[in-house]
Amino acid sequence: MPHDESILSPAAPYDALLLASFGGPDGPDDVMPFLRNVTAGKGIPDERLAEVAEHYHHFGGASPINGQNLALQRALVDELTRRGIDLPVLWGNRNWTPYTKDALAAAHADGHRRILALVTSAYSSYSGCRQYREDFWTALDELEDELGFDDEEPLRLDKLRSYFNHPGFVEANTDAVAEALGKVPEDARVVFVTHSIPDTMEEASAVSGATYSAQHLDVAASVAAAVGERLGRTLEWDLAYCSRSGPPSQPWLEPDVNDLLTALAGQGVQSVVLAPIGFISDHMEVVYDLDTEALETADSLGLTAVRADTVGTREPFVRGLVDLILERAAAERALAAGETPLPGAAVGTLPAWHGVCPPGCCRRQAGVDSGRPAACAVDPLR
Ligand SMILES: CC1=C(CCC(=O)O)c2cc3nc(cc4[nH]c(cc5[nH]c(cc1n2)c(C)c5CCC(=O)O)c(CCC(=O)O)c4C)C(CCC(=O)O)=C3C
Ligand SMILES: [Fe+2]
Repeated sequence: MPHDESILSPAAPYDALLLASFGGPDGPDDVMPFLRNVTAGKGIPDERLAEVAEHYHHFGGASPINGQNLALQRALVDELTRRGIDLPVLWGNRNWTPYTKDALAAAHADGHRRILALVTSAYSSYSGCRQYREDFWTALDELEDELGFDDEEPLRLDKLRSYFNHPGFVEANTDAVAEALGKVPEDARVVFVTHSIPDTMEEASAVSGATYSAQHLDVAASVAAAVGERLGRTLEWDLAYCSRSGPPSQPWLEPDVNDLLTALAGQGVQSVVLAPIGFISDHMEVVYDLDTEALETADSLGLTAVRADTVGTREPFVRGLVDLILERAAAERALAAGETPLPGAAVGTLPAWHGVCPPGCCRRQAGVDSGRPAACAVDPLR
């Protein structure tokens, strides 16, 4: 009998996974070139850039994000191996080496043709969805020119759905918040934190179903309910934002975490847990904007504050990611067979997110074409 791998692998039709991330500097000399990559054409004021460069230099000029992605890559390989799934895991970034395009070129050279991308942003917005997909498109387009893809078997890239409401992500955050609450007095308030985005980007994220902030509120409610059940009490919580950039004239999502801490202290709150549900690892936004700035703010207000872990390589998170890979693979096989895929796993009030982006999904600004096609979409031009 002929050996047919597509029947044997639960990850089929995929033959490789691409861990797609933001990237960060590896040393002081990388900081400014990295920041120029990130902010090209974004209208970020020079003063803000200089300030952010200082955050990196405060930590020796290297971002922790690259080491964290390597750890996640290893954890994914371990979990796949444990389950007997043969799926190589590649790693590529948008803004620093190793770049996505180089990872895809290496995958192509190794004979991979159907790649599934796992983006290190859990939520859906321009920053966490379309911006990655635009860069995927550019990388694939350049590679096609350079390598001349075989028309019979072009390199095809799909993107795993936004996984903010996947049970594994919620469970890992629940564990982390419950652990952090064990370190502070019983009446501590939970402040969930995520990256701020411009109001215009928030509005544009609505096209995908629920806005970026609504996605976070749903996760926060799920986590607070699960932790409350575990500890046998009702939690009081808020959602706050960090890492605002852009000109002061441009409105971004609020309240800023520092302002919220000030307000809470004014209301007599004495202790808080900062729960960074918007980030999957302890990268610069977490170690600087939360551990350095926000914890200092709390200290100056006399608040007892503890920062909960990000999901990192926690077992429920990594297990959930592998479940998601298999869910998507099964859905692709069903579609190819003319069948209807099973609905994806999700907790909270929102449905499982789409795996293929609908027209208009996650634009920087609603109704405004960025002028760049985006991969992993129903229509790359919309
Ligand atoms: C929603 C969101 C996430 C969370 C989802 C996710 O995790 O992906 C995120 C993650 C990250 N953001 C990061 C770094 C930066 N983000 C910047 C700028 C911006 N981020 C934005 C949004 C987001 N960003 C936006 C709307 C801008 C303004 C420019 C624009 O409109 O696009 C700038 C420019 C300087 C500044 O203005 O701060 C830097 C240096 C790093 C790497 C950290 C490290 O090195 O450890 C990570 C993981
Ligand atoms: Fe999208």
